[in-house]
Amino acid sequence: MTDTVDELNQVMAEADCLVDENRVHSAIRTMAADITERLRETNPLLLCVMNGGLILTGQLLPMLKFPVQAEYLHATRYRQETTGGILEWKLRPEVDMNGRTIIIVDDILDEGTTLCAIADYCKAHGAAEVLTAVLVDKQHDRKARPGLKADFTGLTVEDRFLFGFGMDYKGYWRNAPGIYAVKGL
Ligand SMILES: O=P(O)(O)OC[C@H]1O[C@H](OP(=O)(O)OP(=O)(O)O)[C@H](O)[C@@H]1O
Ligand SMILES: Nc1nc2[nH]cnc2c(=O)[nH]1
Repeated sequence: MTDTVDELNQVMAEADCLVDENRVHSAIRTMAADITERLRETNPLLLCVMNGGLILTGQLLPMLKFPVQAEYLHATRYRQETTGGILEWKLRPEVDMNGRTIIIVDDILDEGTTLCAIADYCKAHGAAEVLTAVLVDKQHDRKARPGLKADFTGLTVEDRFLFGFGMDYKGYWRNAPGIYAVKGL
């Protein structure tokens, strides 16, 4: 256990801070204003993608100036790794989506496999409209569909392995108060 904590402290000490806390908060405020303008009349259902979407959802929700129904789901494909595999649904949303406007909230759109699968699930369960919101869009040409973008994006970040603000390193450091890149990754 001490070894684990030492390694995790070392990872943070050596990491590059790509976006500091102030810039992250400012990006979330802008997202909240954009989402409010777009969705305030639609009675949307917000779906937080656990675990990574937890922090963004928690910060975004109090900034949305209209009634929001918030639920969650859990889908994962990276587990403790730095590359993604098959998407595993750990908890599917049970809420009725029929005819609803859905906004899916997650920490990162990397290849986009996760968000596409969740959006497809919502459409297959009767959602009238599915929108997506992510704190970070990672810049590279490996997207699940060419040109794939979220409807609301906080920040665009270089192609490194990231942690902080919901994103984990081996299950830890989701609490890091900024967007960090692991040394060498
Ligand atoms: O765009 P993609 O390449 O599909 O990757 C993005 C997904 O990866 C992370 O989840 P992860 O699988 O690590 O699960 P977690 O949220 O529980 O950490 C992140 O929270 C996104 O949901
Ligand atoms: N923690 C973390 N999870 C991810 N899921 C997809 N890309 C990333 C990333 O860069 N960091």
